Amino acid sequence: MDSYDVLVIGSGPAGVAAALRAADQGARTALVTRGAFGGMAANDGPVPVRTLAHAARLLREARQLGRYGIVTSEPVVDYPQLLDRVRQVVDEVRRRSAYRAQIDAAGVTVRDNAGMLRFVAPQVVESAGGTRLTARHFILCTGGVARRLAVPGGELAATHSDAWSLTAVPESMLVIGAGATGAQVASIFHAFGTRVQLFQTGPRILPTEDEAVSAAMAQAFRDAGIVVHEGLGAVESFEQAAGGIRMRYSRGQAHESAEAALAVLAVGWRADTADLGLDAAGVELDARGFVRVDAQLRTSQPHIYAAGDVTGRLMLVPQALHDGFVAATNALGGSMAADYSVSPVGSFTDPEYAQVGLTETRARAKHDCLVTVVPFDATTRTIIDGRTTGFCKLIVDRPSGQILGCHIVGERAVDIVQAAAIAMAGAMPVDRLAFLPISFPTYPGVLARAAASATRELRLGTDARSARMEHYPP
Ligand SMILES: Cc1cc2nc3c(=O)[nH]c(=O)nc-3n(C[C@H](O)[C@H](O)[C@H](O)COP(=O)(O)OP(=O)(O)OC[C@H]3O[C@@H](n4cnc5c(N)ncnc54)[C@H](O)[C@@H]3O)c2cc1C
Ligand SMILES: NC(=O)c1ccc[n+]([C@@H]2O[C@H](COP(=O)([O-])OP(=O)(O)OC[C@H]3O[C@@H](n4cnc5c(N)ncnc54)[C@H](O)[C@@H]3O)[C@@H](O)[C@H]2O)c1
Repeated sequence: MDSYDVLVIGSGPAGVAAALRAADQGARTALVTRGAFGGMAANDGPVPVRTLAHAARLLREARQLGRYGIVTSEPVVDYPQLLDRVRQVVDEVRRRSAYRAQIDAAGVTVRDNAGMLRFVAPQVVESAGGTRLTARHFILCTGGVARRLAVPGGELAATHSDAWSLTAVPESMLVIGAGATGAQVASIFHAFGTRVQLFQTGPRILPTEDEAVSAAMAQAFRDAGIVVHEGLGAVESFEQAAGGIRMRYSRGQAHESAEAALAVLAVGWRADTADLGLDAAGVELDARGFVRVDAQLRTSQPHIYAAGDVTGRLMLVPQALHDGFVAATNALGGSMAADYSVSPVGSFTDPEYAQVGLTETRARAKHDCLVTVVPFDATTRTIIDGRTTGFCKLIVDRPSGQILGCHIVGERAVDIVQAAAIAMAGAMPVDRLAFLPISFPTYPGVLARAAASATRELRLGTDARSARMEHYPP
């Protein structure tokens, strides 16, 4: 039986960061994963979905050509060819940028495509083929899987992963769940020409975003032709229909139905622990079924740590990388706490949306704050590019001038919000941000403009300078 200091299970971002950190500390480390190196992040989630989103972006850029005097015919999506490109990208990311070279150079033993690993004792795991491995410390980085709905016919509904086996763009689609995944699937396939209906329980799509972001995104989707159903009651069933699939659902007291070629579930993410043998390991789950960890990412078993989506905290790649680093540091005697205090979040829809920090509602509940909103039709670059839909909302603590939150809808929102996140992480007061000479004309100009407005209103810095910044922003 092979024996290691640290055995990392799962090779998504959490697993690769954990393995690299463990090996960097001199530990004899193995990284064992069920499928391909890179995990869901590289093979099924952000990388391939972002590639589809890039194709959607190219289409919307192409549709602007006539406006700029460039004459072409209407672009058409060749879906099989697009999937070829997705596969190329996934392959290249796996080879070049998913830390593979560093992992190998650090001397980590990598076993990919090893099948499901499961604990047979607290210090022993067994692969599907019967190979047993033992280690002093384990780090669980097994991620999650799409939640399904336990309703009659629920198995007829697809998930985002089924996009990779489609042979053509579906004529019509029901997307159930309007969080980050559902909004992205709806936006991408709408751009490809699918007639999309998007269904969300509760009053608004993107319920974890600022309310103004949810409202603006719902409006933009509707303006584009996506049918947005908010206030869905419960999905009752799915059944086969002549044109594909029929979903029956409730809304208030009413029972309604909708049909499309395909129904895609995007109703959340659950931990992938079912076959991991956590009982044999003595590892406890929390009430939601995720692995319970403390601030240092230690599970209920002192020699087993967990990192990334399997812990059910912030389910994003940068946080998974951070978790992996923290878990491996602590497994080998460190005492770092996982820190998500500044965590930008965003998604590659049309238009994009992004956030960092507190929403306006949460900020107002605790702070005396100033909120400035700059519309995208009031800055130079957005006008040049014909991308005037959206806004940048900046929330500032009045007494200290500290930035509490930033919420953006519009072109390049995800990129712009990174600048706000860096300012927040560096505790940069809003007037310092306003006085940074951000290049002209760029998309972050909208953030600079919001910062200048807030600075002027709070009478921070010199009036003359802040007024200049507001009137002549990038
Ligand atoms: C459609 C979609 C789009 C997304 N887009 C973004 C985005 O744009 N930006 C962003 O930051 N985040 C995005 N996310 C979230 C992001 O993908 C996850 O937060 C991230 O992948 C979590 O990394 P992880 O290492 O915890 O797990 P994963 O990436 O899920 O990797 C887990 C690995 O463990 C393996 N495994 C599981 N069980 C076992 C076992 N028993 N034995 C051996 N191996 C096992 C799995 O096969 C897999 O390789 C997206 C998610 C989805 C679903
Ligand atoms: N940054 C990105 O681009 C990106 C993209 C995809 C996923 N992710 C991350 O992955 C994780 C999972 O995202 P997700 O969107 O899959 O899940 P989620 O839990 O964030 O969203 C699921 C949505 O479905 C709704 N819902 C739940 N049950 C429903 C039902 N029966 N009918 C209709 N609506 C229902 C929920 O209210 C919620 O809005 C999140 O942490 C997310 O941040 C990020």
